[in-house]
Amino acid sequence: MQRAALLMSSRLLGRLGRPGSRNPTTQRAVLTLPAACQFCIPSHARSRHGRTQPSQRESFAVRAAATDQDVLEAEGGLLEGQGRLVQWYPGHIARAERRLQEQLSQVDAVLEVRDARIPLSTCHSQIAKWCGNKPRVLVLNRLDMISERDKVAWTRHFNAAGTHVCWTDGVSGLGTGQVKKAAMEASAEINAKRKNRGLKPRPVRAVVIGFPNVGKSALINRLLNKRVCDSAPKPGVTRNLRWLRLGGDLDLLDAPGVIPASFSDQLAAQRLAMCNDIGEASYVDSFIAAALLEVFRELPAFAAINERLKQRFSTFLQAELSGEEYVEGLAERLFQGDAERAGQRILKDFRNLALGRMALELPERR
Ligand SMILES: Nc1nc2c(ncn2[C@@H]2O[C@H](COP(=O)(O)OP(=O)(O)OP(=O)(O)O)[C@@H](O)[C@H]2O)c(=O)[nH]1
Repeated sequence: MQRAALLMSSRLLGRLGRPGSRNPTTQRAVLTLPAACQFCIPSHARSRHGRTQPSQRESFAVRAAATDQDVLEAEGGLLEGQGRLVQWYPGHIARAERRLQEQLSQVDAVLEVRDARIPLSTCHSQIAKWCGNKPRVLVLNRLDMISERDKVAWTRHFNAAGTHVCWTDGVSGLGTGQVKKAAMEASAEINAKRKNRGLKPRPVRAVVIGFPNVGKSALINRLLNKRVCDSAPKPGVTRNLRWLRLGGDLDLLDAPGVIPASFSDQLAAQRLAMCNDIGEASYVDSFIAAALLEVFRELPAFAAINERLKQRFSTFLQAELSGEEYVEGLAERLFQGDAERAGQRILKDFRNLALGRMALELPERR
């Protein structure tokens, strides 16, 4: 990833602008966001209540960078671009976050869902703070979208950090039984305490929380074995919080996707865009596609991915060609010079697995 980071700085970021700045072409906001993983914080770095120490919090803190103006605008949730307002921190998310925090006091356990392709970039810096010392279950969804090798690498990584991971496929339902079991186990002491006090057991209450489009609703539908939540291939479908009962022993709180109010890690923000985990109004497809191509170069499976690029677009991503040049070349050949359409095609192929199953983040390559 380091080479990608360098290339990004020298090539793409040159055009995208620095974190917190504007894309010079579109004047859209450049997204940035944190990419550290709270589940990987060594236990000695946590306080008794599961919160991180100030120095750790500092490094995970969500920060808008660059200009004060952007920070101000970001906190207002709106950025101006191309003569109109581009919403990247939509009002419904701000509202939902407030309601979510109100509801959290009633919750026994937290099911934190992340995208298995980008387990670090879909780590929300505030979740640990909101949830305090409530038991948390880490769910890595979209298992079908990564390779077995990626899964093994991440499992080893999380195991080393003492974190048990539930792997799920929200479409086929694979792994959802394990999630239910983990939630029940994590909250078992709730009913043990009630029993000690002579109270009747009650259903365990768990909230399902995570970035937009990571598959929370699909997972809930699978846990309930019926379609109770709207689930669609775009971020921001779930808009309201609601409680759902799972067979009498587990209540689930379905929450809209949450995103930080401001961002600090440019590469992580781009990965969210690559994986469609953030509203498409927030980014420019051609730039994100070019960035994706640079990420491909750093992956162990690059040779196989490059073969697929050749099959799909008749050209290899050669060493001397930047991602941006590849997109531009594709635009010339197939899309009458329209780089946006070329970018959309590459992103679509990646998201539909036409370029293969892969995680964009690997533990040893951050
Ligand atoms: N391939 C694959 N697709 C999935 C998986 N889980 C969910 N999806 C699809 O991804 C899209 C988004 O899933 P949702 O369940 O709506 O995501 P969400 O996290 O609830 O999204 P928000 O409502 O934006 O918070 C849907 O089209 C799902 O069918 C998965 O494990 N694998």
